[in-house]
Amino acid sequence: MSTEGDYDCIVIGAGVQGSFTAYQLAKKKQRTLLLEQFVLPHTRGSSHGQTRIIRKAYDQDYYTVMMEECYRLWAQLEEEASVKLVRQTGLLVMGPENSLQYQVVKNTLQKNRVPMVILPPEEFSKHIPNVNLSEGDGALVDTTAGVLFADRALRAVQGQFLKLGGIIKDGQKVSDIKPGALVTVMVSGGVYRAKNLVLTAGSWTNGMLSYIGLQLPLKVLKINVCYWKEKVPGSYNVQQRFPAFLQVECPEGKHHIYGLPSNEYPGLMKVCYHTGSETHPDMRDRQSDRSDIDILKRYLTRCFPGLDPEPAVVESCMYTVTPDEDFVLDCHPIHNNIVIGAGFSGHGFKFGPLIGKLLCELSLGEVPSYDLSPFRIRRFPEHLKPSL
Ligand SMILES: Cc1cc2nc3c(=O)[nH]c(=O)nc-3n(C[C@H](O)[C@H](O)[C@H](O)COP(=O)(O)OP(=O)(O)OC[C@H]3O[C@@H](n4cnc5c(N)ncnc54)[C@H](O)[C@@H]3O)c2cc1C
Ligand SMILES: O=C(O)[C@@H]1CCCCN1
Repeated sequence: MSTEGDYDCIVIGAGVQGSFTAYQLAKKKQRTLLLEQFVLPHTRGSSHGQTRIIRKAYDQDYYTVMMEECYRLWAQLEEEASVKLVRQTGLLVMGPENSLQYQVVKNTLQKNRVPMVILPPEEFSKHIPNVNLSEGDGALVDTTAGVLFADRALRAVQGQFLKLGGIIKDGQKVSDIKPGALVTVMVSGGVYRAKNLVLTAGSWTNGMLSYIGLQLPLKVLKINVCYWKEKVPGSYNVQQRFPAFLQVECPEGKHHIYGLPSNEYPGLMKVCYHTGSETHPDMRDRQSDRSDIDILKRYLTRCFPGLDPEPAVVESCMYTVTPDEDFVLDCHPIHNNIVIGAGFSGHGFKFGPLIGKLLCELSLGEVPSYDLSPFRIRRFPEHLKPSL
């Protein structure tokens, strides 16, 4: 077994969160190694695919407030890497006017003075053709929102990290971690040591945490990423300025339904259900539950009459979900040179640049730029005691 040189920091997992963390560390002159189990780029985790939603429309103020800086950081990366990563399309939010869900999003936007437009039902179809607003639903558009070009963003941030002198080793699966003043990380055929470790292993987080005496209440869900054919090509197209959308409540299912304008596959619009069935991350393709697709078919038949209600393409992705759907951004409760970023619960991509900054701050022992109390590990006390 060879022993390779020491680093200031090792980051495990080159998804969006690990890649931005490594980039921030390299910016702060830390000698940083980014380790990834699969050969890059890959489609086995949570960060692949061409698009994600970026938005300020959130239930909680703290996410809306954090997004302010995220937009700036995305623009900064666009400039540094000379690449377009964000396309402003707006996000149409629909839900029963009197429901808590809809009202909370509306209030958060208003309170935080986020530019938005409320669409009264009688004017809805003038602004949003080809969509049937449900009886009793309210509709608003978060005009700051849009589409993030996800694969391109990952390539850009990894490229900038390499330019700063960072090292990426892909195809290297971490098989053990030994905590200490120097953390030791084992991969097949090698050992790496560093003063600090950041763990951003996505759906594999609990597997990694088992090496260091910790388990978090994380559920791994397989998401069926469905693309639906436009009956008239272009009717829900990004070029026609069709927005992304979020249906916060509807009779077809308990969870949100969301969509992005057709873009990556010409003539196909991405519409998904915000939950899926549990899986082990290595067994994703054996999970074959498609009950979410039935919910989507019924919803689209009713509300998106311009789409063929049979998915033309179904891809897979994974969510790693905490019980409250808030992230985990914290130091290990005993080994404080190990930082954990996990549980992004299907909404973490847009925060990537800021998550990177915050995990870097935690790793360097700096005071984090935001109040991280919603993201602490000790909000799950029952999970801390037995495993430590
Ligand atoms: C269908 C879908 C739609 C989504 N939509 C949105 C959206 O619209 N907007 C939004 O903001 N977010 C969205 N998200 C969420 C967002 O994509 C995720 O929160 C984010 O990608 C999580 O990134 P990550 O880096 O934590 O995980 P990952 O991308 O999975 O990265 C973790 C990495 O760690 C590696 N790893 C694990 N174990 C090891 C090991 N032993 N050794 C070495 N490497 C290892 C993995 O291979 C992987 O590459 C969506 C997610 C999905 C699945
Ligand atoms: O993070 C987002 O913006 C979307 C919203 C709907 C569910 C999936 N994630």
